[in-house]
Amino acid sequence: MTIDFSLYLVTGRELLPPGKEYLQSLEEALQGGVTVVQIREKRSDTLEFLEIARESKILCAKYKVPLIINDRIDIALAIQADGVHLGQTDMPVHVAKTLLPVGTVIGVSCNDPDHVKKAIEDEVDYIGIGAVWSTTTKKLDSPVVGVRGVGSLLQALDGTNIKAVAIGGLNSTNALRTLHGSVSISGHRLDGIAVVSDIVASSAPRSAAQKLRNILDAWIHHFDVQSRVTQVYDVGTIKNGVVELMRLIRDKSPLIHQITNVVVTNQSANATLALGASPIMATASEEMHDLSRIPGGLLINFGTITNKGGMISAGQYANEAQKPVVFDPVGVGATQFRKTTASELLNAWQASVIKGNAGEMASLANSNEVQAKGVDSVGSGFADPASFIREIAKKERCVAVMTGPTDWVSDGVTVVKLENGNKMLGDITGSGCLVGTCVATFCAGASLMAAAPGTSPGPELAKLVRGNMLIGAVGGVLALTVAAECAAERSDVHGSGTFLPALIDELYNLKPETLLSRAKVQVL
Ligand SMILES: Cc1ncc(COP(=O)(O)OP(=O)(O)O)c(N)n1
Ligand SMILES: Cc1nc(C(=O)O)sc1CCOP(=O)(O)O
Repeated sequence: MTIDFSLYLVTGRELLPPGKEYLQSLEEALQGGVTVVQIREKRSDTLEFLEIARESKILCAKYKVPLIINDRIDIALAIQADGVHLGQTDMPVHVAKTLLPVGTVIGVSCNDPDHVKKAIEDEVDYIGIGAVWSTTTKKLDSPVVGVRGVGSLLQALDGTNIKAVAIGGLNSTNALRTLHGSVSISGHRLDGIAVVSDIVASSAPRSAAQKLRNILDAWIHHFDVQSRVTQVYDVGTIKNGVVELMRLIRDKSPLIHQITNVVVTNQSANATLALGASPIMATASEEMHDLSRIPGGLLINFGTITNKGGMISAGQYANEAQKPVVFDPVGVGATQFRKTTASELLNAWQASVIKGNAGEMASLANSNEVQAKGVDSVGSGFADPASFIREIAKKERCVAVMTGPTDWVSDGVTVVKLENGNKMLGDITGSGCLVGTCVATFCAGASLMAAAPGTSPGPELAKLVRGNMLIGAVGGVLALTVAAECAAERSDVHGSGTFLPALIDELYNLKPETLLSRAKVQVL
């Protein structure tokens, strides 16, 4: 039997809102676009479970939706269910197969690679990967997998016909983030999402299901189209795109919300102003929602981590508003706290761009090839930086920027090599942070450009960010590095103390012609 796993409802009668009758709720959910139903009865005795399963089956049949039974082979047999879902401590799959009619769909719960390996050996039909987010519906025995943990489990399914759904804490706010962020490096995507409370606890289950349905339809269509089309860039397109963004930023002055570290706050705000944009250095959680409604971009630089809650909510609201989120994991390799926080943040929201030096990017990728000392990278860098940056961009599902004597930018397909800059950038504090600010400013420009009247809206429901983040990221790097070259050549610059204000001046006075003539860009 072929099942459409895209919107998988797992029931939970204990979560029904007051006054909502179970079968009424189930029917409304089916009308809202649920494609498969699992009956999960953790508190009922056998007779009650059997009765509920029978009634549910009749309703599901009316909507031609398959029915799966959680845990209980006997109930599945009794009502001739389409399938069973088994946990790691339930009846082993090979035993269940001897009891169930041939063709009965079998799904198992997985939250680590060994579970997936065993599911493949057992030739199951689908796996439920969870818990992806925290949930109050069930007491969890294992830590949450997190969106970024799903991809490697999906990749293990490459070459099989086994389907996969994500479960645990899924709702209409995080569904898109989950679908997008969980795609494996090999391009394996989820087949669907499994949901309990977002539908069952709703007093309007039809519209709760419909909301999820719309997100799924838009995203699956967008993903399938995207995976067939790969945008090819040339140097001219990139340089012209950057210059267009430069002009637009000066014209529209987007708001660049920066949660950044105490060392660089002032110079970051000045660099933003010099580019023609408008900085706001707000950190309180309470103001994140309001700020997300203003067109522009968000920079999260965790050089001094003081308000993790603010960083989490700012990124989540920005994803919702389809605004760029630029993440600068300053010194991420320096402490375990930073590593854990980076992982928490990257699971909480989808970064549009991640920017770091070689040591920081190595740490994010769990690579030992490059070491870090505090916030600085040490050694000669990666043997093959182009492949490294392409892979990390693919893995994190965003644009990746690696700064250093040569800067690298990739969207996971195209790799751009940039060779501007001056060694004096290494003599001032926070030059990397300034790159982050410039990247956020140019990405905000790209976002505004995509929202401009006359530009095609495209499948907007399927996107966590609007605009061309690759060109935005290249623009930010070029603006700062070309300005640094101009500043270093000035006769009034005598050392790092005079270099910094000169750098801000050169950003302020940077002309498109200067950028175009100086930019050393290669597309690999
Ligand atoms: C689709 C899906 N995935 C995972 C589970 C969890 O099942 P299990 O591990 O058996 O835990 P309980 O549901 O029995 O608490 C599921 N039910 N559905
Ligand atoms: C039934 C179940 N299984 C999980 C797992 O991790 O295997 S999480 C979960 C509960 C999911 O409920 P909600 O959508 O309300 O968060």
